[in-house]
Amino acid sequence: MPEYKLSYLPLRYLAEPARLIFHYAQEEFEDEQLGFDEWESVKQTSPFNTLPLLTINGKTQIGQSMTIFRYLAKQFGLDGGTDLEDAHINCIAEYFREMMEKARPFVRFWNRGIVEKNFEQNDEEPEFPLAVQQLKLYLEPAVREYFPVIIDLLKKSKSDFFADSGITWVDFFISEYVDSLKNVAPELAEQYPELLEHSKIVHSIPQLQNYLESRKHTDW
Ligand SMILES: N[C@@H](CCC(=O)N[C@@H](CS)C(=O)NCC(=O)O)C(=O)O
Repeated sequence: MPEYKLSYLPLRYLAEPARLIFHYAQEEFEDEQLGFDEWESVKQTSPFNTLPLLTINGKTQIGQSMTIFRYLAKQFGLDGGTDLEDAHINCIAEYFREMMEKARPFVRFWNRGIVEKNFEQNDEEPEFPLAVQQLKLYLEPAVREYFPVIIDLLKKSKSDFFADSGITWVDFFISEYVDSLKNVAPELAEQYPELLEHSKIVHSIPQLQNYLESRKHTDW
């Protein structure tokens, strides 16, 4: 059995789909969540100076989140039933990631208090007018442009998930983001009931329950 270590921050954002894949597949892994000082030093050793980072058997490193998800999905049978289905879910994932990048200045803004406080939970609400401004500038237009297309794709699937054959890593990827949207912009999230329902279905998978009940709440 390979030894896996997933290094990230005490957030869900770019690491949570990998954590969910591990828990779904019931595979052991080290869930390394780094504080600010450790993060700075680990960054220097990671191939792209970024996190998340997956280390396999203490030496091989995969340093891009989407590649980590795809790699793990392949190992644990969450990459679709056929090569064509794999291509289909990858298109959906790339499209969704495009949206995430457009919305990212808002995510950075939302998490900045946590980063300044060395990753301790930020109990203060972000200053309201600024938060609304960032939401209107980045998150909301991205969601409004991309979510309808994502919903159409979900509706065309023959299963409750994005692939006709059933659950794949892309369901973890998208449902986690939708869950975060519910935390930071509930009124916006409510306008996309199909994705809320999808997220609910993914988060009710039995293999995930122990983890979901015990994980610490973070907005992202
Ligand atoms: N394309 C990369 C982006 C990773 C990324 O930007 N990670 C952030 C943390 S969420 C980071 O490490 N930023 C470097 C920094 O802040 O110095 C991926 O998907 O893994």
